[in-house]
Amino acid sequence: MKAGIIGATGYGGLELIRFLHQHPEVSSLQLFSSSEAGESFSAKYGHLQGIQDAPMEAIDEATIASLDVVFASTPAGVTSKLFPSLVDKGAKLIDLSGDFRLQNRAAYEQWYGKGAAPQDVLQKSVYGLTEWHADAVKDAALVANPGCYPTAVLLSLLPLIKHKLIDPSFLVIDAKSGVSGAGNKPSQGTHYSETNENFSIYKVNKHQHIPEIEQAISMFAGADVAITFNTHLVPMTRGILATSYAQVQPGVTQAQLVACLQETYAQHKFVRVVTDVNAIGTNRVKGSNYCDVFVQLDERTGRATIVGVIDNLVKGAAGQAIQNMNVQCGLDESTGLDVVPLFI
Ligand SMILES: NC(=O)C1=CN([C@@H]2O[C@H](COP(=O)(O)OP(=O)(O)OC[C@H]3O[C@@H](n4cnc5c(N)ncnc54)[C@H](OP(=O)(O)O)[C@@H]3O)[C@@H](O)[C@H]2O)C=CC1
Ligand SMILES: CC(=O)N[C@@H](CCC(=O)OP(=O)(O)O)C(=O)O
Repeated sequence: MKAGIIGATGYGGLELIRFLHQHPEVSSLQLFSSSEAGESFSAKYGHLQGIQDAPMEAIDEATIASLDVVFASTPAGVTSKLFPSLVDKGAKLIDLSGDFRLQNRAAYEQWYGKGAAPQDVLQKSVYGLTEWHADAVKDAALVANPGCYPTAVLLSLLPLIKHKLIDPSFLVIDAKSGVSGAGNKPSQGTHYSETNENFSIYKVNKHQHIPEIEQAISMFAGADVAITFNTHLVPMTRGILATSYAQVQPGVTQAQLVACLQETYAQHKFVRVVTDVNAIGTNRVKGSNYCDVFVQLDERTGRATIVGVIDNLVKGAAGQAIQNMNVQCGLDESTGLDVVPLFI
């Protein structure tokens, strides 16, 4: 397969390159850049010397359409303009940005503060939380890859909501991310001297992933759900740990909660149900496409603590995007993604 990446110079792009290079079905990889066309990729990123030396190319519709699969790892607002004329032109499209995740255009405009994608193209896009939407992804011309936080949150919560073990109407979600989640563009908020030895909360009650998580949960809850969701910056490079608090339905036991997660993910190798709290942490998934999930009922309060852990750049971005590509192309979903977590 001939693959291409738009936005390859960013962090998501770098992770796509890392995995696509060792993907057995990808025969060629073209990199497109809006700012550095003509420059050798390895001249910019020396760790890819001898691996990805070819010059980057300008973003050109005809070239992109001639490929089999194209990933866009660009900031919000780019693919809503770039993709509409490319859908159904040949290449399968996978967007890592938020542009095609929300079916409600007004919600996108409110939370992202940008113009939404055209309605007809939005309707053709499929939300690619792979473990939950593989049937739709396999026929999709355009996949909206989920956000990093929603991936960790939804993979841990959806089974318990679907099977009515927790009350979806009062969910409190407390999430923490490493700094690579903010991309490679330097900013005051991600400056070393301001993130090192610091732990901070940001975008309080205004995070753009709130409507994305609500959209997915509402589908399974059968009613519109409003969540409390907040995000924190941790002084580390990779990883997301999302902790949710939910009231369990009367009579629900710890054994039922664990069994629900285990049964849901029995056939899904990338979601691992962890039962030992000491075995849950960002270093257990670092560099890999795994999402580890954990649940513990507090019998005193009747509330469950539910945890999801991912590497934001892999299961939260490039890894899940390639998992979606595999499904779209009729391959085993784990093709090219079987890597062992880094741990240390
Ligand atoms: N970082 C993460 O953990 C995650 C990120 N995401 C989302 O994935 C997308 C990429 O994220 P990330 O790689 O971190 O971001 P980066 O900021 O690291 O990289 C984005 C890349 O997009 C390209 N770009 C910038 N502006 C434009 C433009 N106007 N037109 C075309 N290309 C442009 C740039 O490459 P060039 O100048 O070469 O064109 C840039 O390197 C974002 O939408 C992000 O929100 C989703 C999940 C997790
Ligand atoms: C640490 C950090 O800043 N993380 C980013 C994650 C953004 C992201 O994944 O972007 P989408 O909007 O495309 O989903 C944030 O919280 O906005």
